[in-house]
Amino acid sequence: MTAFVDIKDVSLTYKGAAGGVHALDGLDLSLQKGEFAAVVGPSGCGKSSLMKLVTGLLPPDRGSIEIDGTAVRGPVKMAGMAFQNPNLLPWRRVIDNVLLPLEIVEPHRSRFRAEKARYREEARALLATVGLDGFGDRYPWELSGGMQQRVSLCRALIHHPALLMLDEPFAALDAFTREELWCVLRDLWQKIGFTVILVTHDLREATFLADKIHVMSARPGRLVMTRPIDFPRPRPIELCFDPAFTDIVHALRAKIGEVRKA
Ligand SMILES: Nc1ncnc2c1ncn2[C@@H]1O[C@H](COP(=O)(O)OP(=O)(O)OP(=O)(O)O)[C@@H](O)[C@H]1O
Repeated sequence: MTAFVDIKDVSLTYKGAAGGVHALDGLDLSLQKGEFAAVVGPSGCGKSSLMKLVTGLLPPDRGSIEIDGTAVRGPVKMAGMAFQNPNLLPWRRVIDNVLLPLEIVEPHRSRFRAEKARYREEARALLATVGLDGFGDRYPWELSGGMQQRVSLCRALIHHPALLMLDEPFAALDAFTREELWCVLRDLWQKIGFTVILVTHDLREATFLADKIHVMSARPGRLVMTRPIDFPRPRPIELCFDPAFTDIVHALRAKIGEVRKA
């Protein structure tokens, strides 16, 4: 089967006055359409750099990245993104934050004015899906951190991206809110069926959500292990207390400890 995301032999060095930083070295990674992949590894191993390459924000020095058979050569329109900081615009209401990509990304951009009512309806429906029914007219600063991150997920998904790129989206949340948001993401993914690359330091998060966990080496980052996660879906949050789940988390932790020292 051909891969939906195909990353082959990718290397990246940041050039700077004080010398280069070799961030990635010969990294290979591929995902099938609809797959949920998590990328974990020691701090500074190049996970965020990988996200920038896949979304076309940076070109690699070597290697190739293809999404749905097309080489990435600039910012990728079919990707939605969310980060640790929800980055909502404080002067825009929640619904207008969610609608932002539609004002920028074609073909929505040219239709936006004429079809605004339909788009607003879609945004309200998406907000309801993540438990924010009735919050569309609030401002971001009226919402908790977890609610803001729900809005950020809606903004990432409003233009129906085939690929969702998440860079530690729940890292700043408390443990309970984080688990709630895992379930929100689980349900959105199951309902809509996009492909996901999730960068995270949280090995429980990766094990709960992903179909496959990719472990990167210390910098310069390359792939050192891929661990398929076969727990049946839909996965209940209680799975996190299952000994088989904990064994996987421990094995991942041991592997990362090993590559940090190598
Ligand atoms: N714009 C940049 N210019 C120079 N060096 C950079 C730049 N961005 C990242 N780096 C360096 O590249 C390496 C990889 O960084 P990156 O942010 O991709 O790692 P990471 O795995 O996401 O880190 P963390 O887990 O701590 O978030 C680090 O050594 C970092 O200092």
